[in-house]
Amino acid sequence: MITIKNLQKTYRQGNRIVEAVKDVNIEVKKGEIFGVIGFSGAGKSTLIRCVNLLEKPTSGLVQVNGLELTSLTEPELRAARRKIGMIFQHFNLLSSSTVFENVAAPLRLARAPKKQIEEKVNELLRLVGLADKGGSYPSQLSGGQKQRVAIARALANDPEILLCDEATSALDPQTTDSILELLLDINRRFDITIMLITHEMYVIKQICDRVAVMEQGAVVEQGTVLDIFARPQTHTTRNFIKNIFDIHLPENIQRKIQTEHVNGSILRVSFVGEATTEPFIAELAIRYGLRPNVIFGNITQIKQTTFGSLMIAVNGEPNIIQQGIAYLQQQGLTVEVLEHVE
Ligand SMILES: Nc1ncnc2c1ncn2[C@@H]1O[C@H](COP(=O)(O)OP(=O)(O)OP(=O)(O)O)[C@@H](O)[C@H]1O
Repeated sequence: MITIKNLQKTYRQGNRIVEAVKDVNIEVKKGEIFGVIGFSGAGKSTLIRCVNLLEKPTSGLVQVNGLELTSLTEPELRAARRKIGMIFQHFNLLSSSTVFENVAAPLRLARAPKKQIEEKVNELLRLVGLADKGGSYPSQLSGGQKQRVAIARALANDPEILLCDEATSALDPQTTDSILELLLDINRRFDITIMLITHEMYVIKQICDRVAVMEQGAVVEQGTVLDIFARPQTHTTRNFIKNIFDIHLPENIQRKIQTEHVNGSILRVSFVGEATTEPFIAELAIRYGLRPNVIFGNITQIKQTTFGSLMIAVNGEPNIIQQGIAYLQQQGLTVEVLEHVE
């Protein structure tokens, strides 16, 4: 659906060259919600703006639905862009136009007949829950309502792709949730592919299927959201996850373990959905005599799937602990040895 290949974007700032996007490769599949996360300056905005050529890549390829955007003429690009909607952090509405006119603008540009415009705009306003606001001006709306107008406008030409540039960053947590629900609903109802950028792992966890983590212009890690939570590979990813789901051993527990001279290992056992129906903690004790002790646990929803993580101290000989770990893995659990204590 969206193929980004060896994408580079460099800017010149005086006599300094800024490599905003460095050799990025991403494939977004039809109907999925793909998130790009990174700290400020990581290159996310530049990357997403290259997808509809609001920014022209320095080199590399951007293909949408098999069309190579970088090779299109201006009129061809305009036509291709109609199939790519976009929403922004600060909504970018026309303040002097009514809500109705804001949503109608792309249809007027596409020279749609008046009656069709009226029907389409009303249908879109109903979809985003603003059927009664057509005559209002943006200044009379809350931030969440403004973003709903922007979403309706982005859908006016029935796009196949929706690009979201920090769409919830200016909103409070409750409004963020309602906008994320709306995006998920649109994705499911119309099978629209969504690519979004954010600096919040919460947004990724709520609605994304897959994610790429960016740092200094490069993608340092990408995969399914569940995999990234279960097995984060980089320090940056761990830091993002930590904000909403603590995967580290809390310091007080760490001190306790060190002073109590546990003889064994601290394991982090992660599970997705109903990974196992076995009472695996009891089995560690009965089968292997490992005397497991649950020291910390955490459970969260990732999109519609439960994701959990338990930290368990097990006492025993290293080879028996290894057998216990193999047993847990056979149950479909992910096991990470956080610490060996002797
Ligand atoms: N038009 C431009 N001219 C020069 N440098 C730019 C331009 N746009 C972006 N940059 C630089 O490119 C780098 C990446 O910026 P970008 O805005 O893509 O990052 P970001 O991850 O979206 O960060 P933020 O969330 O703060 O917008 C930064 O170092 C930025 O200063």
